[in-house]
Amino acid sequence: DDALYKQFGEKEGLTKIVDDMYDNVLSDPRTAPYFDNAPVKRIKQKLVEQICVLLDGPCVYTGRPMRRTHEGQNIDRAAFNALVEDLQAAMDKNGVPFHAQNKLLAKLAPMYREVQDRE
Ligand code: HEM
Repeated sequence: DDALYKQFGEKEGLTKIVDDMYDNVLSDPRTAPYFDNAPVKRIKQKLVEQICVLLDGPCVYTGRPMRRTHEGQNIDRAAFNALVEDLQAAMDKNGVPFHAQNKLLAKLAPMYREVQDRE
């Protein structure tokens, strides 16, 4: 069911959370350099779709595969953890219940395997 999606405020709430997350990511010295020249508007749209799917919301992900999108970017554990912290701050700011936050984080954690790339 879509109870979790509802706890994120559905499409409107999720869009606000992703906007706030990217404000954090772009002002965080640990993550900002990765996004020089990146198409932030597109990334935000695709990320809303993807998180919506993870929350069992009524969405379809239309972006590129995670591994291909992130390969060659030197994303390591520190960068990944920093981005997750920036997401947590955005969820806090928007009043997402702690229990609901943890459910999303548990689904994102295994995605490290697909975005990490030290080559
Ligand atoms: C679970 C964690 C992550 C998820 C779910 C995620 C998701 C996404 C999505 C959906 C896109 C857009 C794909 C498309 O254009 O079709 C994207 C692009 C991108 N992501 Fe991530 N990402 C994650 C972690 C990270 C991390 C840790 C970094 C760096 C600190 C990062 C940097 C980027 C950059 C720079 C792009 C733009 C690539 C390009 O278009 O050239 N991502 N990500």
